Amino acid sequence: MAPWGYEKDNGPAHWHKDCPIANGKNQSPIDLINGEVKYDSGLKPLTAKYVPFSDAKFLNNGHSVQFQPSAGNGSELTGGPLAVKYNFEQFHFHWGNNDTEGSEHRVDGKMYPAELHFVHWNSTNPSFKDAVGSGGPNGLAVLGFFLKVGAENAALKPITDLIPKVKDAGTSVTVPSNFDMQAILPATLTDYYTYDGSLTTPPLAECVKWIVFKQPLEVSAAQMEAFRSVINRDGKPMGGNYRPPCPLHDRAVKTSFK
Ligand SMILES: CCCCCOc1ccc(S(N)(=O)=O)cc1
Ligand SMILES: [Zn+2]
Repeated sequence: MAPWGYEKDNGPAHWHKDCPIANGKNQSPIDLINGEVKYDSGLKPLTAKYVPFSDAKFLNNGHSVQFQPSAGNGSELTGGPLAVKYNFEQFHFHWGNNDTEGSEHRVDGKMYPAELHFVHWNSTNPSFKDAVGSGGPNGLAVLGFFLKVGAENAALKPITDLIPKVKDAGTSVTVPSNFDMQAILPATLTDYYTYDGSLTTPPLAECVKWIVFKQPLEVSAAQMEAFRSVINRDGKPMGGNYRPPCPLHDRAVKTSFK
């Protein structure tokens, strides 16, 4: 099979051939249906401590654009539904070719124009790859933020300004060391949905504690257009790099908010 992608001949409907877990019972993304979620008063706020990076790359890997510091940079996530400390690995985006589509998770069936994923791995593992293969839903913790079109996002501007430099698949640039990743996050990481799920791209491992924030982040129309200029491995616009929602089966979605 051609390498996986989001086109007719290699998109999500094909992925089960190489990754049979695609039809598993703990797959992501899902549609977050407010009438079916359950408030959990035990869910505390999350704490993300992101330290400045000495050498980080921003890259086009053919199916997303991704910010990736060198391993072991000391940025950590704790709290919320997490029992232990998780190390930051990378963040990346999923988006559409117009403002009516693009996010992976949905809220009562509504899609946002894009979704930002901050990927972290359980620090009781020796590496990210080991955490992916560790079995069970505590290998990774991924923070999901919906993006909607509005005011310019000053914290993401250093990243969206780099997009023209990684227009083609397989390209990367060094990110200026004064980039402040912490500034992307809302001041308090409070209102979120959380559930046990999977990677939303192959290998689709069911190793993720998903934490999806209720409050979208805003980006300007120009910042959205920057994403839509990115080209994938087949030389086509990368927009549409989102997996449709998967069945919930007998999973519960908990919320930290009423
Ligand atoms: C063992 C190598 C795994 C490489 C793939 O890693 C991923 C894939 C998807 C996501 S996502 N869209 O679910 O946040 C996060 C990380
Ligand atoms: Zn993702």
